[in-house]
Amino acid sequence: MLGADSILAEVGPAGSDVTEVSATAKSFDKSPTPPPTVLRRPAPVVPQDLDDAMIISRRQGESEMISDVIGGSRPVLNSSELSCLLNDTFWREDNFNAESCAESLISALDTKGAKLIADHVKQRVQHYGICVLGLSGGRSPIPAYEKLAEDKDIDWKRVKVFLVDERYVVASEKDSNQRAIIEALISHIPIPPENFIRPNCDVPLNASVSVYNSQIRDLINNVDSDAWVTVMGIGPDGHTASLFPPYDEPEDTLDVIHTNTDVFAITRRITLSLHALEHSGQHIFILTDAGVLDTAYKVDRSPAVPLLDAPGTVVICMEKEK
Ligand SMILES: O=C(O)[C@H](O)[C@@H](O)[C@H](O)[C@H](O)COP(=O)(O)O
Repeated sequence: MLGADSILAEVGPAGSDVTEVSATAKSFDKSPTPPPTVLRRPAPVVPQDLDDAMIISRRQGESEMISDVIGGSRPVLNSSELSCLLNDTFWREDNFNAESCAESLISALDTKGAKLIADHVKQRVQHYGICVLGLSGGRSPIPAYEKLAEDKDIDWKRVKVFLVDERYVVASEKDSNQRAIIEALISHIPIPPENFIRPNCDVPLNASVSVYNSQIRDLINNVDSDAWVTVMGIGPDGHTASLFPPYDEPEDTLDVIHTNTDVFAITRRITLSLHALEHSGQHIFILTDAGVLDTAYKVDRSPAVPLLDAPGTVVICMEKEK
C-alpha cells in the first residue's frame, strides 16, 4: 500500500488545483509560433478538499460505491476512467464517503474547465477587445458552463458565443444543444442577445444551415483567429462537433454544413466544418470519458485529431499520466 507522502509526491503538492493538463497555451505576443504540441495525458485529479483523506484502499466494495455514485450523476464515465479514479482516489478507510468523494472529483474537473475557459476568454478580451467563444453541446462541458456563469469578471458584452454544432431539433427539446447551453450559461450572464449566435432549428434544415453559415463566415472574416476560443468534446465513436469519422472534408466545403449520423438518436446535425473549426486559435477539450482520446487516435480519420494536435490545444479529463 502506498503511503500518503508517496502519493502526494506522485500527484503534486497538497492543495494544488487539478493539474494542468496538456499543451502550452498560445502566447499573445507575436513571438514565433511554438512547435506543434504533443498531446499529453492529464495528470491525476486531486480535489483540494480530499487532501486530508489520502489513505489509499482498493477494496472492491468502495470501487462499486464510486461506480454507482459517478454512474448516477455522470453516465458518460466508463470503466477505464473509473479505474483511473480508483488508482488516484484516496479515502479514509474508517470514514469513507463515496458520494462526496466522487462529487469532489467531478467538481474539480468542472471547476478546472470553467477556469480555463474564463482565463482564455478574459485574455482575448483584454488583448483584442473581443473574444469569439465556441461552445460544444453534449454532457461533459455543461457543468463547467454552469460554473463559468458564476464568474463575474468576464465582460460578456465583448464576447460572441456561437454553437459548435446543433442537433436539428426544436430548441425546446431536451436534446437541443442550445437549450442546454442557455440553461447552463446564457440565461445567467449579462450577454446581449445578438452576441449569442446559434442555428435556428424552427426553419427548414437547408435554410437554417445557410443562415448559420453566413453568420459564422461573418465572424471568421471579421475576427482574427487569435481571439477565438473553442470548447470541444469527443464522442464515443471519435467524432467531434457533429463531424463523424471516417471524415474527409471536401475542399469546397462551407463553414457550416449539415451532417447525418446513424449512431446517435438525433440523426440530423448542423455543424461547423473542420476548416471553420481550425480557424479558432485555441481549442479546449473537456472530456469525462478519457477513453475517447484513444478512440479518436485509433479510428479511421477522426476529425478530432487535427484539432487535438493543433498547437496550444488543451485537454482536460480524468485520466492518469501513462
Ligand atoms: O452535440 C453534440 O453531441 C456535441 O457537440 C458532440 O460533439 C459532443 O461534444 C460529443 O459527442 C461528446 O459528448 P459528451 O460530452 O456527451 O460525451
